[in-house]
Amino acid sequence: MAGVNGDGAADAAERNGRDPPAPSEASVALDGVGKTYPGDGDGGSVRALDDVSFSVADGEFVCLVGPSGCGKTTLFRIAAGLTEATDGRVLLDGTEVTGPTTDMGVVFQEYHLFPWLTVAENVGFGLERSDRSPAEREARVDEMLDLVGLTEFRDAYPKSLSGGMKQRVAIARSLAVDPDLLLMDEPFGAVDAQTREMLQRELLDVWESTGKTILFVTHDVAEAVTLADRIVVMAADPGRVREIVDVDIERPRDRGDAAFAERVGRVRELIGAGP
Ligand SMILES: Nc1ncnc2c1ncn2[C@@H]1O[C@H](COP(=O)(O)OP(=O)(O)OP(=O)(O)O)[C@@H](O)[C@H]1O
Repeated sequence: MAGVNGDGAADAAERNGRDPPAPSEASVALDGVGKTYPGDGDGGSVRALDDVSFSVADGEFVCLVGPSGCGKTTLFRIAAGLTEATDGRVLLDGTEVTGPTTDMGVVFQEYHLFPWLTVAENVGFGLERSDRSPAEREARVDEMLDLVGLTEFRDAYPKSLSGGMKQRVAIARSLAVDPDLLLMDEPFGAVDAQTREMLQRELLDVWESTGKTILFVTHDVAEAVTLADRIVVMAADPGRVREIVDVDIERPRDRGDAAFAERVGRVRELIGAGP
């Protein structure tokens, strides 16, 4: 797995005031991941991913972008333990991922909230199976609601919330069990542009205050440049890593800044470069 923990991870750790991680300390590492979907009987199997290797260091924020069909969703599902890789492996804190685990919080574009549960009950759902006492669970739910600014909606039902608020509930729920890693697949894809920018700022606040490791899939290049320490740019046919772009711009980032525009241009160029 040599080289999968490139200099970008070390730079990110330095910016976060930590010592650069050794590769074995990477929070999540994809090591030669490949995926072939079998054909439908008439042959024509699909090589969705080929030899994908990169890692996300402890506390690092990495975005994954690429053209449609390059295997982002497949890679996300493999990292989350929801789909089996054909080749290679995923390591979480050095342990191979063989299925879904509470060590990872997973947030999808669709909020997947339980409509019959209140906001507080949705946030506390994953804690039901933990060994915390009821009082500890309630304190944790309150802490998470405070973190995402939804304290006054604790007794509301999802149907009365806006899309942005629903996604905040989903984020609070995924963080409640205190996972090492947050995996997010187009989490802000279903909200309007203004809400999206607000959620991006809020997510950065949450990331900075919790120190979580985040792997975030997006179609939106400006979103990736706003959020990430590094951007993994994928290519299609077969899905593979084209290049990893360092976003060494201080936060909060200004979209009008020349350095911001330069990174956006660079990533767009890589995405549009064809097979
Ligand atoms: N269950 C499946 N069976 C067969 N082929 C699949 C399956 N899921 C995905 N594929 C194929 O694998 C490739 C990668 O798909 P995937 O959805 O992972 O890409 P993506 O980058 O997330 O796409 P998009 O950005 O359009 O959502 C595509 O060619 C797709 O048709």
